[in-house]
Amino acid sequence: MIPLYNNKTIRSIEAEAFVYGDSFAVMMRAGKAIAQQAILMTKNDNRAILIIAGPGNNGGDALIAAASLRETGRNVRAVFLGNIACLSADAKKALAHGKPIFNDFADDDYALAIDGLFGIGLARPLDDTYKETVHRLNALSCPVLSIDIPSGINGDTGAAAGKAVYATRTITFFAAKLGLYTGDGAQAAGKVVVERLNFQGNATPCGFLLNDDDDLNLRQLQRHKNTHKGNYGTLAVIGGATGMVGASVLATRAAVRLGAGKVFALSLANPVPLLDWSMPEVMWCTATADILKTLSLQAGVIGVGMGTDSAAKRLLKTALTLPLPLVVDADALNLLAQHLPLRNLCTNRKAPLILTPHPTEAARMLGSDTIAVNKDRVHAAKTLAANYSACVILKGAGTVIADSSGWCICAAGNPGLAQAGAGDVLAGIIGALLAQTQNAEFAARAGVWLHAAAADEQAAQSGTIGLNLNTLAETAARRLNLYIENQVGD
Ligand SMILES: NC(=O)C1=CN([C@@H]2O[C@H](COP(=O)(O)OP(=O)(O)OC[C@H]3O[C@@H](n4cnc5c(N)ncnc54)[C@H](O)[C@@H]3O)[C@@H](O)[C@H]2O)[C@@H](O)CC1
Ligand SMILES: [K+]
Repeated sequence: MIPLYNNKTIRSIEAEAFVYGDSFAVMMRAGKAIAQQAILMTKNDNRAILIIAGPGNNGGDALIAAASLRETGRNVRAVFLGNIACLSADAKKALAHGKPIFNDFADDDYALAIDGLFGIGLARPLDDTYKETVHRLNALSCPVLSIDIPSGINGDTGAAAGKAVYATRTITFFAAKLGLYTGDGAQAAGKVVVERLNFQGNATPCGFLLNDDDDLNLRQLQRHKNTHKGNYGTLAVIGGATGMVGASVLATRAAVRLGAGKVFALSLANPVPLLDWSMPEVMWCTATADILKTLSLQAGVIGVGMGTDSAAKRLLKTALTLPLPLVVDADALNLLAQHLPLRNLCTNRKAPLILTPHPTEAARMLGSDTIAVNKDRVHAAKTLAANYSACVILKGAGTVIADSSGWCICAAGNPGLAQAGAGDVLAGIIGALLAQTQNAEFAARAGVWLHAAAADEQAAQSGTIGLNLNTLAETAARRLNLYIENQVGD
């Protein structure tokens, strides 16, 4: 896992670094590292490199990079957009290094554009002039290298301040900033390169980035010879009302693929489908509170295609009352948002509880709106985790997973998952992992990771548009099996 930092902790690392050396020397190192990255990105392309420097030290880094690139013989167009009188001492020195400097640029044919408008000092939404610059940068046909963080992205939240640069790559200093990995920032940053500038600070990270199979204890899912289906948990997927049976089909199939020992589909449809011919091992029956109480279950998924009528509400109440590890998704989350007594059942229960809202469901549960949730996704997930005493998965670009022990962001995933049904597959995958382990933190993190990494594998083969949800869980299972095989060896 990669430790993530907010602006405050990055500032404390910066302050520590300045104790060991003067701040302009650090800026020089940053500028040289940017120049090296620019050379890597442009290779033998000898067209000019456009460098846009803003009014703070982010701009100072950019101007040092301009000087460095000129030293290597590169043709550079350096543009400063700000008030010289307000520059820091370091940025003023950088300005002297970066000459010749212009105050505008042509929308030309560049090898690369370097974005040094704003870094972590962004303090307010961009005004019209800076917005226009960002718009022109984004319209260029060349790749864009952002310095520290794409201009316009809030380092603490990943939210864009009205408009933001969309970079091909971001070179970020000292440590990984959380705003590069979630919300608008996840898209705007492109590929992130962390440049430590020869300094390892002591600051405590505020969260973590899941970016590797090794970040999860997947090996615990390894199967042993002398076992049977009872060792892998019985899962009930509760939902699938008339017209929305497909949600239960997707979730139950995913749960079988990810190794749940037995899977029931408890459906509110009338009539209940007899069978899923493509996955006949799933047992379909009418969803009633009695059946839910009678089945000997290790985990439940509730809400997929469930609707919010009184029968659905009764089932949710029963499920929350049982000592059953539970994944609460979709309509069940809308019911939680509407009914305080159901929410109280969440906070009073002892069994593991995972909530999987997308931003609009999260907004309903928080009594706010989707824009407010996306303005600070980590905060929204942490607040919900505290309000519901649950492990909360806030879906979207850079899915956030929060519980009482902390939070992490999933680095994998792509917009191919932005389609109806992707959440049902995720709920099924997590349900299967919960049935096998009864560990909410593991099931949430591993489920989100495997689902997103499988989507990336599929997108690498056939692109993001029309990502095939029918094979997503199969891809996730193959990845899991390969990982375990490689870990275990011969
Ligand atoms: N000083 C150094 O040696 C180092 C500086 N670094 C760089 O310094 C950056 C942080 O520098 P700063 O604190 O100067 O911050 P920024 O460079 O992000 O800019 C802050 C300046 O912009 C102004 N500003 C903020 N929001 C604005 C808006 N919406 N419209 C117009 N003006 C706005 C502020 O008043 C301030 O003058 C980092 O992101 C990083 O790039 C790092 O590279 C580490 C080394
Ligand atoms: K920037």
